[in-house]
Amino acid sequence: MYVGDQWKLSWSTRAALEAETVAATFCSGHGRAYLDGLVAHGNKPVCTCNSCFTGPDCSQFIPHCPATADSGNPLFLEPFWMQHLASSALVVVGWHQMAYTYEDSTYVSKELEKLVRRLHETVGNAVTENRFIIFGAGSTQVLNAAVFALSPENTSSPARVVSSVPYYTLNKEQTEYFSSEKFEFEGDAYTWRNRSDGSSTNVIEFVTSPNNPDGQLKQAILHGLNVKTIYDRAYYWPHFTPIPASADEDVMVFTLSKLTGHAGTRLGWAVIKDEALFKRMMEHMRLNSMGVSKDAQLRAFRLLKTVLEEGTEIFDFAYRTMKSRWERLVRTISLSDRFSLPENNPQYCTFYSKVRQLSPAYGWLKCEREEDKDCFAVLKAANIIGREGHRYGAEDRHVRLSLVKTEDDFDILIERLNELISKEDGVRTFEE
Ligand SMILES: Cc1ncc(COP(=O)(O)O)c(C=O)c1O
Repeated sequence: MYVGDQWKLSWSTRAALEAETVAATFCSGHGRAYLDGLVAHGNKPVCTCNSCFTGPDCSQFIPHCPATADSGNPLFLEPFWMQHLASSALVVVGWHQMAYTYEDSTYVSKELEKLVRRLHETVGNAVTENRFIIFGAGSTQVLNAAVFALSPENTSSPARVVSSVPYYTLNKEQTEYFSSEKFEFEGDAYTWRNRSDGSSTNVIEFVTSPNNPDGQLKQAILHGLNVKTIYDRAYYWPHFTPIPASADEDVMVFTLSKLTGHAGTRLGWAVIKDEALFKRMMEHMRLNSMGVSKDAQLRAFRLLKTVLEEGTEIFDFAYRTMKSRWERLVRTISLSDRFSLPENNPQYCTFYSKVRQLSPAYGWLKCEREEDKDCFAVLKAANIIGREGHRYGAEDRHVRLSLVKTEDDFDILIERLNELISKEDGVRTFEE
């Protein structure tokens, strides 16, 4: 309301006060308070602590606690948003966007769509001109919509869904769960390439590039008239990889989760060339969930606006963080004869105009000793929890270690790895 010629806050005061109280809550740098905590606990902010920390203000370290390097929770970006409180804050009125659809009867916010296009243009990681954009509840829903939409209709022979090993776990899990007359999971794309009936069957290949779990810029294995390819570009941001060129594939899938770190917002999108495919994916969204949360789209809009307003800041922060973590992991593993990491060949990055290495989201660790067939167990005995290789279609000689969690999680991981490696015979040493 106006007081004189000045606008004074009225109804938003309580909401703003609550948001600021929560953000100012001191959790010793090892936790944070959330707004839902404030509401649930009688208006008192409550710290949610990082793993290995406890106490009302998260100041107590829990000795001998395990290093949990399993999940891909991208909390490495939390400090960036803690430094950008004002530009990322959002106050929403109770009657905000109550309808299912937007004014144009679609489930897609045109304003968010414009921002997504601008973002890709700024980063130079994907061509969006004359392309269609669709949103989903995380890229998880978008990937599933793409499989449904690319599968042939009215056929007795389902499309075979493949991906080259090591592949992203959910490609298999999700395809098997939703498996139907339309599609079924077939496993490793390399194996399919050598099949004699390969050229006459409809095939859908997932290409995750950069790949989860090994960070490599993967290429499609299968080509041909009956082959459809879904490029999962979740990690195709300067945080994790050089950007050699603007990707221009028929179906490219992205997510807010690995870009801004807001995995909990559940917002992903696909950039699609073909209008008929776009319409089929839209129909899938209608039948699957009646569209995408408008609250999630609004939140994504505010966050992406901040990203664009701040120039290259988020990319610089994320690249610096991931590069430093990768280098610390490489230094630690280089002291050992028992473990190894994949090669990391430098490439030219058009975003930074320089040659650079991958700064991957995960360490794809290999146990090199003949007897260490179960690498997960080797690490677990040393109080390190990773993810077993078989979950990526690979041997259990491999374990995926997540590098995208909090700085505390990463520090504890390095500490536990150092403890383990220091027990090896004749190990070299260095000071971390
Ligand atoms: C390669 C890849 N694609 C998709 C996803 C799912 O992301 P979202 O949070 O967008 O559903 C992940 C999450 O870890 C991922 O690693």
